[in-house]
Amino acid sequence: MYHLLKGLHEHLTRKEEFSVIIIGLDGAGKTTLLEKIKTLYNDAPGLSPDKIAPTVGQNTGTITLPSSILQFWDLGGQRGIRNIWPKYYDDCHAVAYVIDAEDRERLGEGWEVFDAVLSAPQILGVPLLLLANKQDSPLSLSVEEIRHDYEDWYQRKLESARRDTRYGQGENERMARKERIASLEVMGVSALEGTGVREAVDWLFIRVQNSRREPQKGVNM
Ligand SMILES: Nc1nc2c(ncn2[C@@H]2O[C@H](COP(=O)(O)OP(=O)(O)OP(=O)(O)O)[C@@H](O)[C@H]2O)c(=O)[nH]1
Ligand SMILES: [Mg+2]
Repeated sequence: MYHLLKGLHEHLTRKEEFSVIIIGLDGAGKTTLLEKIKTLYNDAPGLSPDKIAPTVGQNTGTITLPSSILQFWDLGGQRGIRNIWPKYYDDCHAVAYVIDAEDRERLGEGWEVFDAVLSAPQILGVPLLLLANKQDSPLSLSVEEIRHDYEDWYQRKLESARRDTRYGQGENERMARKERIASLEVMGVSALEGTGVREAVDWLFIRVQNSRREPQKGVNM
């Protein structure tokens, strides 16, 4: 009887673990976001923004929610280290792509990189959240403006692709990408001040539960 009850208790209190990768250009604010998430959800606060240096490699952080554990992987965004991102694609349950909504000069570069993420085959079925960071700055583009900027960028890319026959996309790939863009969730956040961060974590939490990918393992808490 004891073992039966213990087994039932373990089953009922089992928490599933999900991995979320945080990617985007260098300086977008990924580490600041990760540390803010830790501060908001954990007893021990994360690093303060003045202690954060550019990431060479990865940082991780774990938060425990009522029914799940989310493990975040903040991956360095400098050009030379972006090629590590795909190594995390097979095992992640959601992707948060952070864009610096204040840095208009680098939006094009940000979209170029985002576009490669959006069409990476390993994560086509994985929830993808676009975070327009630095909303505390009066210079930042709003969520709507960010969405339009990406759509404009994408249209321009399609037009130049039509002219350049070397660049071609199969019909399936084009449809998959179209669907992904249509269903793309864009949220505004300020990693510095924490605005919108809980909403973003809630979205990720809900979407990983419904994701087609299996959780990593059960952990009894
Ligand atoms: N105003 C404002 N500044 C921010 C915000 N988030 C990050 N920053 C600043 O942007 C700069 C870069 O932040 P990081 O968190 O180091 O950026 P990162 O994306 O981790 O960069 P890499 O590690 O190089 O990939 C720092 O000066 C941050 O203080 C924000 O929400 N608002
Ligand atoms: Mg960083």
